[in-house]
Amino acid sequence: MNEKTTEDLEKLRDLIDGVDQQLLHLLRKRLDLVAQVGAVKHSAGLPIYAPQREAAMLGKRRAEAEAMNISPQLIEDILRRLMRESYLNEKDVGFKQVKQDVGNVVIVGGEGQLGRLFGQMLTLSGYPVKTLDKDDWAQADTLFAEAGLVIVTVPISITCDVIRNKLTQLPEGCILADLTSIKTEPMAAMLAAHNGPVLGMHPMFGPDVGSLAKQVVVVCHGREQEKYQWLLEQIEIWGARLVEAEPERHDKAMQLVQAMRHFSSFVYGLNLCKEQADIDTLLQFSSPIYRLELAMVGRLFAQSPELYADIIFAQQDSMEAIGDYLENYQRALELLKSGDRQGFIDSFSQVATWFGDFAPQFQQESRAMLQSVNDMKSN
Ligand SMILES: C=C(O[C@@H]1C=C(C(=O)O)C=C[C@H]1O)C(=O)O
Repeated sequence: MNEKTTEDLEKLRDLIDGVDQQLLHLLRKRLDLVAQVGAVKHSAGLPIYAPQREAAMLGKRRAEAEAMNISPQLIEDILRRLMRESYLNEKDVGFKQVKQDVGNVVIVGGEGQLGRLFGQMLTLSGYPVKTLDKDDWAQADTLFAEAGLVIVTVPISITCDVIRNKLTQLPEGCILADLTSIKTEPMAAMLAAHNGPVLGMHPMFGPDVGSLAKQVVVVCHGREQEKYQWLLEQIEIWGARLVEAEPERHDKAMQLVQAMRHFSSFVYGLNLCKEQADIDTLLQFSSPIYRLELAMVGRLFAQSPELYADIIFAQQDSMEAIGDYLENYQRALELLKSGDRQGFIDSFSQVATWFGDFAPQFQQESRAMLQSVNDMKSN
């Protein structure tokens, strides 16, 4: 580089640094304003997450961006990232308490990760939370005597036994709820163990979410909905979306969404391990999509093997879904083995037709994800 180029670059880079610093000041200003909105909403009992306001705001900023010859997607990406920050900061002010005087909330399995997350959210909303973990059963009677809500969140393999053996003497009006990722059996066990209000839930997220905004909680109604309606409203205030389902329909979906999905990730990891693949080399040669896939598989193995064993072994019928998958895999492999290229193309087209409008929609969605995977690279 000659001196002139170096000088020109330096000047421009100084100017860019100045603009970035102005951006920081603007960000500080925005965060402070959002904190004020948070405080106003908190005192009015409104959830921080306001989807209509977001949609309207994004629409306006996109149009303004276009008029300024800025990519609308750029401003949308930036604003969405900022809004995520807004939800995270909401924890600083806490949440409105929907119902006063409910008595103690006892979280059975409160030392587990999901138990801790719910304990934290309920505490931030002003409820007196007590945890009961495996070494605390001696105090169970005292804790339960004062309880207005008992939430069971113990490993799936022992959930029904805990309900059947330990939760039969709850006060009459106490709500019995669970967070198990299967619903049919725990619901039946809760309804049999307790005569009062019963509610089944399945939070469709892991304990590392940071905020519940936009996360889904599946709700299975058990008994006396009017008595636990406040809890559902409370969860909505945390920003989550409730999806009602019959336990059987939920469990059927979980065979595909959870058991089969996690099982095939497990086999993917198992295969890499058996093949003694060198992850550094794979990453060097990886396209963003491969990196994303590897990350999704790899993150499985950063978590508890017991948890995944529980999820995969929870339902007998999952075996069938996984068996069907294997069959389809084998049939597809046959196409390859017999060099049936046309057969492959035909089944590909069949699947594409079946996906319909979802295919281009998913392509669009994943483009943004893949681009951010690429952005995260530092070399
Ligand atoms: C700040 C607000 O709350 C949330 C955060 C928003 C943001 O960061 O711009 C927008 C809408 C809400 O989801 C608001 O309602 O204006």
